[in-house]
Formats: sequence, C-alpha cells, structure tokens
Amino acid sequence: MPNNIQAELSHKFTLRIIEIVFTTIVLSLIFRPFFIDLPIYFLLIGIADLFLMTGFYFIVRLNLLPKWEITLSLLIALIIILPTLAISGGVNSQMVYFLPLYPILAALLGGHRESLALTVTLVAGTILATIFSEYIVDLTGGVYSKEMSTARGFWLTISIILSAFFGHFFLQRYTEVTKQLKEENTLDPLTGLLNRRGLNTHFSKELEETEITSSPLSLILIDIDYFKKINDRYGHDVGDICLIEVANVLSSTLRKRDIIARFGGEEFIIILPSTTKNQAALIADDLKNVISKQKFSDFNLPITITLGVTDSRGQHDNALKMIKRADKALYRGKDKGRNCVELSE
Ligand SMILES: Nc1nc2c(ncn2[C@@H]2O[C@H](COP(=O)(O)OP(=O)(O)OP(=O)(O)O)[C@@H](O)[C@H]2O)c(=O)[nH]1
Repeated sequence: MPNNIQAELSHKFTLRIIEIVFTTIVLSLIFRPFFIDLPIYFLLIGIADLFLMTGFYFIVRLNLLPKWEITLSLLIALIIILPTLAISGGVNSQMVYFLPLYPILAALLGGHRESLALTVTLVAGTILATIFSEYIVDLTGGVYSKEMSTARGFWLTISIILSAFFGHFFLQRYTEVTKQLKEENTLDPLTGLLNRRGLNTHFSKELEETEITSSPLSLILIDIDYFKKINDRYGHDVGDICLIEVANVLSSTLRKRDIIARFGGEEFIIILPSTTKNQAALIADDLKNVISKQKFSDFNLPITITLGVTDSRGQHDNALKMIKRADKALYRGKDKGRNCVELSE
C-alpha cells in the first residue's frame, strides 16, 4: 500500500477514535442517572457535561479559538468536574469512572501542557478526596469503608496517570500523521518543491501581505525548452532527473524567502516578495544564465529555459491574473526563439 494512502487511513482512523471516545463519554454522562438510580439533578449535570463536551469538540474541530482559550475551557471543565465529584461521593462516586478519560481529552483538545496540568490537578484531587473520603457527603446516601475508599483512590490515581501517558502518545502520533499528510498534500513528490496546492496557499498569503504593506511582489514563470526531445531521445527517467536537477539549481540560486513551485510538467513558478518587476527581470536573467551554463543528468545534457516576468498590480490584481500575464510573456519568449526573459506588458 503506498505510504500516503496508509497515512490517510491512519489519519481517518485517529479521527474516528476521537469521535468514538467523545460519543461514549457524552452518552455515558447523559444516561448515567437512569442506569444507577441517581437523583434527577444528576441528569442536569449530565446535560451540562454534554454541552461542555460538544462545545470543546466544535471549538477544536472548527479552529474557533486560540490555544489559550482552549486551556481556559479545560480549566472551567475542571472547576465543574471536581465539585461535582465532591458532592457525589468523592472517590466512591460513580463519576470517577470517567475521570481517567479527561487527560486523554485534554491532550487531544488542548495539547501536552494542558493534559499535564489536568493530570496533576486530577491526581491531587483524587489524593485529597481519598484522605477526606470520610467527610465527603455522598448525596446518594452510600456508606463506604476507609479501606474501600483507599483502594479506589489508589487505582484511580494509577488509571489517571496511565491515561495521561496514553493521551501523550496518541497526540504525538496524531501530530506526526497530520504533519506528514500536510507535507504530502503540498509538496511535489518528484522535485520536493511546492505543488500547485502549496503554491496557492503561499501565494495568497504573500498577496495579502503585499496589500497590507504596499511592498512590491513579482512572479516568474519558467518553462524548460524542448523538454519533449529529452524525454523522446533519452527516456522519461532521464527527463525526471533533469527536472530534479533544474529544481535544485533554482532552489540554490534563489533567496530563502522566495517561493518556488512546480507548476506543471516542465513548468516552474517563482514568487519573489519585496521585489519590483525590474529586479525580478535581473533575477530571471541570472537563472537563465545559470541553467544554460550547467549540464544535466549523466548524459551531460544542455538545457535552456524561457521565463515570463510580471508584478502585482494592487487591489484589483490576483494570483490567476498574474500567472496569465506571466504566461503570455513566456509564450512571447518561446515565439522569439526561447532561452530568453520576457516582461509582461
Ligand atoms: N520526464 C518527465 N517528463 C514530463 C513530466 N511532466 C511532463 N513531462 C513532459 O514534458 C514535455 C513537455 O512538452 P511540450 O509541452 O511539447 O514542450 P517542450 O517540448 O518543452 O517544448 P517548448 O515548451 O515549446 O519549448 C512532454 O513530453 C511531457 O511528457 C515529468 O514529470 N517527467
């Protein structure tokens, strides 16, 4: 099975697990009073928990709030959980069965720090509740021996800590898979440059920045000349090597903050932030010369490129219009005999 499909399946699997955990908790909290014959106000607590959990879920899934607000929500949850626990019988209450799930939730919703904070608080709460279990009023009227409270407190502490570890590894794996998927979605597998999707994201950000700061932004569209001949004469694999090597030359010649993407088969796009059209024309000329002086693949093949240059033109301009202008200039260059730089009108 190809790696990216495996990663995607694993990502979907992770999301399903999160959803199952959520649904289980929410349903257990809601129906708890019916199963264990608790007073009706426990149902209200269950409904409040339901709102809290669904709230968290949407806050995270829809990226509604910055991280510190998620931390705050977790704190509010704690403020609700611990007193509920206290009035329902401390470590002897039925509610403790759900406590070990909270560190996992905190890890998935907030992050490692949030999970650690919640774990420490829950463990401290459990130890206090165990010590003071004789004085905690159980509203269900239950009477528990000191030994039983101590045993429950002990196992509860162990399960909270285990759950925190599980949450930690679960989050680590989730972060890895998401990062891997993101990279696979935005990078061209052959050259390692950005693909069209990656380009779109970075290009839009740069255009927004340009509008805010009123700084110039230029674009160079590059097409390798007579590339079909290389493929036809030496084979597709040699063509691939030439593409990789051209991509490497572009990357090593340009600045770190320039954006380089493979736009199509043998076409590349370069976005140059804080660069005027005249400066971009000089850079394009440089690239043309560097490429034409090098030899590519084991066959030492000469390669030339044709380049179309344009710049952004304020509010009414957009990525598509810029690419179209550069493309027009590039095809003028092809008509003029290739291996040259053409500026848009
Ligand atoms: N090896 C290889 N070839 C590719 C890839 N993608 C596109 N191509 C080839 O790139 C060639 C593009 O050919 P054309 O569009 O005719 O252009 P050209 O031969 O470069 O001629 P001009 O652009 O007019 O100078 C085609 O032969 C495609 O098969 C790829 O990923 N690897």
